[in-house]
Amino acid sequence: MEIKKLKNLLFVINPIAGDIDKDELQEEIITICNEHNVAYDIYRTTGEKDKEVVKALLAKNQYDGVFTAGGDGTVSIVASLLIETDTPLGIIPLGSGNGLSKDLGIPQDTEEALELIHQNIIRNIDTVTLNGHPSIHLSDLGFNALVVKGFCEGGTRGPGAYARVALQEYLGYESKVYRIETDLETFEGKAFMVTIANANAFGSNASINPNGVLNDGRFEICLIEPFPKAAGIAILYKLYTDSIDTSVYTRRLSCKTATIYNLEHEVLHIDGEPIDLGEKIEVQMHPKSLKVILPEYQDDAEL
Ligand SMILES: Nc1ncnc2c1ncn2[C@@H]1O[C@H](COP(=O)(O)OP(=O)(O)OP(=O)(O)O)[C@@H](O)[C@H]1O
Repeated sequence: MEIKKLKNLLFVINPIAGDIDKDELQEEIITICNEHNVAYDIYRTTGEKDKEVVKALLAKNQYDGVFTAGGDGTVSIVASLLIETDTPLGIIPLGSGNGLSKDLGIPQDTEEALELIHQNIIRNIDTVTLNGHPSIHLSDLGFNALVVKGFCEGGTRGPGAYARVALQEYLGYESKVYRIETDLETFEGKAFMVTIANANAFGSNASINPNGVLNDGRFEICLIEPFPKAAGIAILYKLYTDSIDTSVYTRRLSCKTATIYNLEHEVLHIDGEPIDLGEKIEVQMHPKSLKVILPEYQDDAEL
């Protein structure tokens, strides 16, 4: 744990995230920074080349921290630029899903999250890479990845749109074959979905890896194995009640490295962004490689 007054901050605001107007938020950020003598820059994302713009701002300025105000997509862009640097990531959760912020115990209430600007602690969390591409939260292959892809390609946002795509895909979905070699064991067989989990729960609150710890130097590969369609409701219930590990259709491989052979070229997403990494996916743990800004009460909580 580190306590350091943050004196110069960058705020990356996604104006459309969560369909919430951000003008008032921007005013509040300015007021708080002025009250606490914090210098600041504000970048409002455009949806085009945001990563390049933030990267250039980071190269030009010596920030003590970067806060995102948006959803998981905005967090993922900024976090990927801060891995293995001394600059911590802060999150003001304002997306339609705010998965990482919930797993980190960051307040979901905006006013409380804004207090992190002047009252905070800094801790390190693990990240993983898939063929060199960083994943901070959850990545997966299979059913959920197909839904994420359909959701990203559709024009509408929000949990309703996600549920519609999931329902459309569910009845016709066939499990795919994977071979997974970890530093400890090997799995080969069919799976409905394969989640590479550094964290616990998706932004929707579905907890795929309830016992995952964000700073234990390990990640989990969480498999949902083929199940009769009628068992779907029970699995969904377990996902939303932190009890998926009790399902007979789940398997968990805890590891530090893994090679996943995506033998049927199933769709993949990394932290919500669909990506094609080919048949062989090398997953590597990077212990404590990202600094995060947390509420003071999270100083020794299990993350
Ligand atoms: N000004 C903008 N106009 C249109 N799209 C934008 C703009 N800024 C960012 N985006 C897009 O917003 C998406 C990221 O949104 P983000 O994840 O932060 O919020 P969300 O979708 O509401 O929440 P979540 O991902 O948690 O569901 C990216 O696809 C990005 O390209």
